[in-house]
Amino acid sequence: MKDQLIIFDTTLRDGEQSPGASMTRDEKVRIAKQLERMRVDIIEAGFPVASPGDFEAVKAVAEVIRESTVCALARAVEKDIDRAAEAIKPARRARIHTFIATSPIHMQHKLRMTPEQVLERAVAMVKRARQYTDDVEFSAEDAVRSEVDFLCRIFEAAITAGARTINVPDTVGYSIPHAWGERIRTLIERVPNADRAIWSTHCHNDLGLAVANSLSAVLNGARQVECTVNGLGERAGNASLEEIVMTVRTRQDVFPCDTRIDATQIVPASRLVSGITGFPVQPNKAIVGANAFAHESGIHQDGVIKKRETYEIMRAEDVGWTANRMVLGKHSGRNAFRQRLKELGIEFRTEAEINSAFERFKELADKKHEIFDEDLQALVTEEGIEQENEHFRLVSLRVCSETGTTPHARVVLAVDGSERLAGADGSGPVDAAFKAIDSVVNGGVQLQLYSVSNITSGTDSQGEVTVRLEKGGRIVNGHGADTDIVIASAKAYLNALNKLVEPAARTHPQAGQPI
Ligand SMILES: CC(=O)SCCNC(=O)CCNC(=O)[C@H](O)C(C)(C)COP(=O)(O)OP(=O)(O)OC[C@H]1O[C@@H](n2cnc3c(N)ncnc32)[C@H](O)[C@@H]1OP(=O)(O)O
Ligand SMILES: CC(C)C(=O)C(=O)O
Ligand SMILES: [Mg+2]
Repeated sequence: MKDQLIIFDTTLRDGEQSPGASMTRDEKVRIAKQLERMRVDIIEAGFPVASPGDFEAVKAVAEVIRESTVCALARAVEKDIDRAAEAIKPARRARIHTFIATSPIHMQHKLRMTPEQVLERAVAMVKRARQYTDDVEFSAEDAVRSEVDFLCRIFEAAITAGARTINVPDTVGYSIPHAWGERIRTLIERVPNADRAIWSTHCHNDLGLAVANSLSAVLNGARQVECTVNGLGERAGNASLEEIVMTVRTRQDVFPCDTRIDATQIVPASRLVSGITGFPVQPNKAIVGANAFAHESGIHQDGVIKKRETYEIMRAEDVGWTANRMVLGKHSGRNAFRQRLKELGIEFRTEAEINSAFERFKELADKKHEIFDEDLQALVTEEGIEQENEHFRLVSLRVCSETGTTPHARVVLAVDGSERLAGADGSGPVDAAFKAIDSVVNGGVQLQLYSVSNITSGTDSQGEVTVRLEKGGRIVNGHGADTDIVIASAKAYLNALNKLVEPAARTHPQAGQPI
């Protein structure tokens, strides 16, 4: 019988640390439900001390998740542990994850603590966390640049103090696979009470090696991997959940363990996270990229027609790509709509929400011949966006753009109930539309990123636009989708502006000041 490899998903915590990826409480709950559907073992829902919004989000996740363990992060600080404990109180299975840095550079320059003080603090905080739950995880931040002797001492002490999981992070993505595997093996061999804990790894992708390093750790004794959907996370991201899960599953000849993950939920999870955060998935991304199972060249197509396995090591449907992707159109009814959403793992709380989404679906079906799953995902994300906050709403937009003339936009916005009209010229239709909106909103924002991608193929496809705005150090992402990309752009811009207006609902600590 093979060991279980525990999947610890930190999309809602480390993933949220990507600039612009902050999520609302409801968005976190939607993602958490999808993670549970995917049978993730542990969901790290957030860092409750970071902000009241994140506390509420972790609590809301703890209230609804029944099968997965819900975990909250805490520094090795009393108030962090107490806040984490309070947030996860409603959970059926609750974990506190406490951490402190152990590398000389972090201890000396960041914490300004001696190694002895760090060790003492770690022990005291693990003990404090154990007063709230039996399930306590301890991480040595920047373990990659820590001295092995010190790591052995602090891990032994943390286990004695009650930590059940010992996490070894490559916080800065510095390691390489053989060295990381060796480090895990050395720690497990040298820590005297190592057998009383599950060994875990948490790798960052600064050199593009997060998955390779995590898998090397697994081959050397780690039985928990910390990862995120689409590899989202601080800087270059974390190890990608889908790549870890599918490598271990596909190479059962090599790995002495397997996960409990329902891999058919991987693509829906990827789409949901991408839709909510606005971080598009690159087409050639393993497992979840649009081209991951596409064959273009003749020799490959010929091979696949004769025997699929000639060029495919996994089956697309096993990771959630659906074979029959076009299911709905303008003649479809409410039941088919509801059924397809259910299959995609999208749930509505009330009949009113379904009705409103159905109305939008019909509007879209009038403009667009075929409605694909991706359109439905975008539609539901938009639905959530509109219900969340609508300080500024697009009433109408008219843009004139002609060869040899300066594009001009005329916009009507509803601002807190009353309509405001403005016009502006721009270097292109999108620029003109944003300038017209700016003249109403007067937000003083900096545009940091503007990206358009087509949701499906074809010229009648919806364009999905992501806009990243910065104001006073705060960064937010806005999303919009429409068959007209200028309208999609205006919607995305307004979505971002609305996020800046209504900070309380955001979970990210930087979400504080009004626009
Ligand atoms: C590797 C990781 O991913 S770690 C997680 C990173 N995530 C985040 O930081 C997001 C959430 N963070 C926040 O909201 C804030 O940083 C808070 C609420 C945690 C702390 O805010 P502030 O009290 O204003 O402190 P600030 O962020 O400026 O500095 C961090 C402080 O925590 C200390 N600290 C950092 N890590 C730890 C730790 N693991 N255990 C104990 N203390 C720590 C630092 O030394 C510093 O202490 P100082 O104020 O005495 O100099
Ligand atoms: C909190 C810890 C585990 C972390 O995110 C890191 O070290 O990267
Ligand atoms: Mg991390």
